[in-house]
Amino acid sequence: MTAAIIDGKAFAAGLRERVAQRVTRFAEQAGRAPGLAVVLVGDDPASAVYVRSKGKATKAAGMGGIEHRLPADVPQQALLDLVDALNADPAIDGILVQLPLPGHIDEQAVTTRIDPDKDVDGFHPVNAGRLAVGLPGFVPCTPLGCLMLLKDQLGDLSGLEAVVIGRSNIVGKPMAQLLIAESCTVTVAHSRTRDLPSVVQRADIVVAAVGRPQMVKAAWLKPGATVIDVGINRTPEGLVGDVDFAGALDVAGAVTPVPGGVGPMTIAVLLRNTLISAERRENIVGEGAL
Ligand SMILES: NC(=O)C1=CN([C@@H]2O[C@H](COP(=O)(O)OP(=O)(O)OC[C@H]3O[C@@H](n4cnc5c(N)ncnc54)[C@H](OP(=O)(O)O)[C@@H]3O)[C@@H](O)[C@H]2O)C=CC1
Ligand SMILES: Nc1nc(=O)c2c([nH]1)NC[C@@H]1CN(c3ccc(C(=O)N[C@@H](CCC(=O)O)C(=O)O)cc3)C=[N+]21
Repeated sequence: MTAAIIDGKAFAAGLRERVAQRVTRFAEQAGRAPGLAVVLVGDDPASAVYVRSKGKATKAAGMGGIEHRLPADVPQQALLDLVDALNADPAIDGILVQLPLPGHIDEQAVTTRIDPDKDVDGFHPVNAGRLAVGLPGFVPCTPLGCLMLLKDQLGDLSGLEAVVIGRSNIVGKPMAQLLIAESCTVTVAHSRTRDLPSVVQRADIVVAAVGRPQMVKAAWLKPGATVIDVGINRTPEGLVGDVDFAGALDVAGAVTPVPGGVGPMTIAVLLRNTLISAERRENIVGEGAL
């Protein structure tokens, strides 16, 4: 079998286009563009790359992007003060503080300081709670992007066996919540899971969000499974995911590549969340599907 390659880059481009159209309508009605503030602490090169591509995509979608760069040794209080100022700024609809933060800063304290209604990352406990109980709120961009690709590929997901590998607050846990809401039978695996290969074997849907290059082997997969690779691993051979992509092509039904799979979706969903935040804050009913 040769698996379909899920083109996340193309899907993301379409989503960004739909967002841009609604941004135009928003700006006409509100008299301003949606505004996204991105805060980068320190000079981690990978983070700088993401922040730059977020900035480019924000402007291409017709939104206002404001970037705040703080030195790696910035006191936590100064970062909290900046978040307070952004919370109070009416021109800002979305706030993203790039993670990870330097070790002396408490990430929970920072994400909890962001106004939940500007929390376009969906990391605030209020938004995690809303997702868990099925209330509207912001859903983390990466898992929501994964779900969009899955639904585009498979249609109705109800009754499917889904295995999420990884239980982080930003990917694994919200991914599991979204799949539960789609009526999948969900298993969450992690570093203490016994016999991961046999857990993965039963999955119709595998989402790998671990951060270990090519750890998911083709032999673990159920033939025909849909495989979503969230991993971003920089190796001497280049950027690779958490899945043995070449091997998976022979067994899976469909698989996302790295790069060009989930990564571009994360940025497109960030723009979508920012637009929705702006529409909510201005009481504007968006027209046109996203
Ligand atoms: N494409 C994109 O847009 C994004 C990509 N990423 C990438 O996704 C990956 C995961 O990110 P994130 O969730 O933040 O990572 P974390 O490091 O926060 O979480 C990793 C998870 O993997 C689990 N794990 C570690 N080793 C194993 C193992 N041997 N077997 C099974 N599970 C294991 C951990 O288990 P335990 O809890 O027991 O420690 C943990 O739950 C990274 O490569 C990251 O770069 C992240 C965000 C966005
Ligand atoms: N507050 C916060 N929100 C985040 O959403 C967030 C974060 N912090 N910290 C880091 C992770 C990681 N992340 C990615 C975004 C885009 C790509 C992406 O576009 N990847 C391209 C490749 C780009 C490259 O070459 O590195 C691709 O997969 O095709 C990857 C990873 C967002 N994250």
